Amino acid sequence: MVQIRKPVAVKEALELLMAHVPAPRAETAALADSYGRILAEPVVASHDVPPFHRAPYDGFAIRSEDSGGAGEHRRISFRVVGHIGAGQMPARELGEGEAVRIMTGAPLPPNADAVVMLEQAAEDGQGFAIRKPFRAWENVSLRGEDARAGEVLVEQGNLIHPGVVALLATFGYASVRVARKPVVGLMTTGTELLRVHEPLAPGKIRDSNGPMIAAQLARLGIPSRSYGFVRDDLDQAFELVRRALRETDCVITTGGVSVGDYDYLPAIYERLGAKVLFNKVAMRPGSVTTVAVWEGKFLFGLSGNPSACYVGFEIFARPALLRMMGSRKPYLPHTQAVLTEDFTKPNPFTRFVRAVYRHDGSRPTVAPAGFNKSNAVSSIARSNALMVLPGGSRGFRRGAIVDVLLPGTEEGEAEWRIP
Ligand SMILES: Nc1nc2c(c(=O)[nH]1)N[C@H]1C(S)=C(S)[C@@H](COP(=O)(O)OP(=O)(O)OC[C@H]3O[C@@H](n4cnc5c(N)ncnc54)[C@H](O)[C@@H]3O)O[C@H]1N2
Ligand code: MOO
Ligand SMILES: [Mg+2]
Repeated sequence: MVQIRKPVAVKEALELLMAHVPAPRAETAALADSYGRILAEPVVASHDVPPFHRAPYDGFAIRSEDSGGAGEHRRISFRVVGHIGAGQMPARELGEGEAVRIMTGAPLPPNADAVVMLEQAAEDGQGFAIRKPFRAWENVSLRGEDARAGEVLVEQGNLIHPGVVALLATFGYASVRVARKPVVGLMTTGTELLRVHEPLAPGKIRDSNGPMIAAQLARLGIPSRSYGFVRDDLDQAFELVRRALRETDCVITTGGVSVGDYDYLPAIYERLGAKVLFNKVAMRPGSVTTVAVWEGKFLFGLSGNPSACYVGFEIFARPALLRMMGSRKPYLPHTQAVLTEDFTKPNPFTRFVRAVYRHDGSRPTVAPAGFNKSNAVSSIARSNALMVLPGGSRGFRRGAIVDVLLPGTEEGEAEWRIP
């Protein structure tokens, strides 16, 4: 008799999983290699930004007090006594009625407090005249207006995206402490599997899960170490899993986790003495997703069915791996959208439907991405989102507001959509 597994709710399974995540480890990365990594230290302003009062326009630096009373019919003239380009320092303070020609980014003379844009100055041989008064600090980029020395600008645990790279460079971080990336061992199981270059043969299919998971890992910036695939043979599969566990920080397998005669992963966990956190989740697809822990390392037993495998990775492996790197935001980006089709078949389990999310008109919408069974591979390719339908006895009607998860943000639009 097959053992009946008790399903745990997705949230409960996630809590159990996240409670077992090992502490992150840090290493140093050169700034040029830091893009896409997770910060293991906060970015702290080592000086004010800008570090000095500077001109935000090409023009003339003046003392605002000298401009009082200027008007269309009462022009005030200034003598130009110097010239400062970006990177140069002002030679001296300004006297009454004096100005220096100044370029964008150049430091203001010590007692200057306003900048007249070139377009606002009526130039003559000696200098220029203005037609309006300037307030103190008008057209000045103030020291520290962007960031103050000592300020924590980005907390550790955040992703280093191009904006963070700019900030690191601003403060002279030639290198930065980042989370060490876990080494993830990847193997697929199944006697039916063929390599990608092999011709189709009776009863066989090509391994799509291996390359797919490697790509899902790559989307998180995590390289994978492929152990290829093994036939459904307990001893062989056990040896390979054990070797992978010794050589990596975490092992992902696909297939062989259900209750079939050739589903050997449960026996492998037992032989290893691994602690199984859960082996049935109240979700569809991916209900067979199993997570075990061996000597502090995770074993993700993802389903062999491609859609279930994909969803199991995104819902469980993704947040665990990101948290292993100290990420503050390990869960999938979440939003809500209007369902544009009826989805009437009720299901007791939470469904993660591969879906197309759009934000065309006034409201974001979502619709299933076609053939949506757990063995589907085509709908994964068509989807850019996972639509979440809570379990229960009811179906969902067109017009309902549903939760949407967005696994990838790198995908662009097919055309420029702005008039
Ligand atoms: N009696 C029961 N049968 C099944 C149950 C159950 O609860 N009771 N669960 C079903 C569900 S749900 C799923 S999902 C699958 C999970 O199966 P396994 O994880 O054990 O995976 P396999 O049996 O090895 O393969 C399932 C399916 O996926 C194909 N596959 C496997 N590996 C790959 C790969 N690398 N690339 C592409 N496709 C792959 C494989 O050929 C099978 O068709 O079990 C149900 N059964
Ligand atoms: O694990 Mo299965 O995918 O629920 O269909
Ligand atoms: Mg099976």
